[in-house]
Amino acid sequence: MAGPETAQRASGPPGTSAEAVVEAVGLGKRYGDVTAVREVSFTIRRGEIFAFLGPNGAGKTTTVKILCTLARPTAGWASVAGFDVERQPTAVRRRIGLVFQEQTLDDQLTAEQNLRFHAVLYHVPHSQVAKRIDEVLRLVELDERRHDLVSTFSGGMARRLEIARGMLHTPAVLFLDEPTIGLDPQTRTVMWEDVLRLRRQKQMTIFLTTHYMDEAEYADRIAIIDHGAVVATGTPDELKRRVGEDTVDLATADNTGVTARLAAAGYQVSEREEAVVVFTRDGESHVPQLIELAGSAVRSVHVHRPSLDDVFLHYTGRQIREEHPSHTLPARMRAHTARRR
Ligand SMILES: Nc1ncnc2c1ncn2[C@@H]1O[C@H](COP(=O)(O)OP(=O)(O)OP(=O)(O)O)[C@@H](O)[C@H]1O
Repeated sequence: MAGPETAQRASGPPGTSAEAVVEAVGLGKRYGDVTAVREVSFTIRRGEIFAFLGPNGAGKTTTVKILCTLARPTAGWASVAGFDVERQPTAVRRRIGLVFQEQTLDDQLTAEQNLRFHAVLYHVPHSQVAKRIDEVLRLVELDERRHDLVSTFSGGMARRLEIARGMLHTPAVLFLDEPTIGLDPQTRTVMWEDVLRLRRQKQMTIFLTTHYMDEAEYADRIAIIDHGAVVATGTPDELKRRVGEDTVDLATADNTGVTARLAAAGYQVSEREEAVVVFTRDGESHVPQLIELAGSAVRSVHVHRPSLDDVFLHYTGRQIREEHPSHTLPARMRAHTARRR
């Protein structure tokens, strides 16, 4: 039998983006009569931001707890960084960082003292502690507050310090369970800037749970979880493409003529008061051809893709409870999302 520090199973060629850092196969958890997680399977590759998107009670936290060895599965199997979560929990714990919904910092200690305490718990080599603390505090832009008591921090600063702490021992995977719950939109933006910086600079693998659609948009891939089951997995764009067509709105000087020309070319098209609306898959790729067919009269073009709300509705038959509808998302955050796709 493999020793506790011997990876039992690795998949994908090491050192490539295809390397699986987290694997779950038929994972399940029952609490008495309640099935919190039912036969969930997924793979997370190195460097990915992977989001579990689902409403309260869907089974997100339970899945994270199993992967972090804080709860035992009642069915299936999972590995983190190549180690079996049930048989090699100590090896798994050494390789993960965790940020839970509840704050777990000692607010009577300074930021730096909290980090030093964590460094001892996680056996960060003494010679590296100061360097690592400097680095993670810079990553979350709290280096100037390092000597302040955590009790003087805002909720957002404390959450960011928790992320820094989760990173301190250079984990293979950082788990963020509803990381922005209770934070105001501006603070959520700043926290997301931290997370994206982490990914960019450290190629960190991040497992995120959320019930916010706008937050899930940041993920490379999303698994939609409902009543304990994963009902769909894919990139945000893939999921949107699966549920329906894009619409391309063309505002032109001659909507009637353009509608006729596009229909003759085989497009499904509808003339509205202000624009000609074309229904098509992968709308962006059709724009050059649509403009060419329309002639010189095009004034503006807008491509609309189904939203993650549409995706969630499609797969679950209902809407996720939204505390932060995407129209309240700060402009800076929306711009960032747009740039990534
Ligand atoms: N220790 C427990 N004992 C009994 N039932 C539990 C326990 N933990 C979770 N559950 C139940 O399992 C289901 C999934 O809960 P879980 O906390 O994983 O959901 P979630 O998607 O993370 O939602 P939330 O964000 O509200 O925590 C819920 O029905 C919950 O009541």
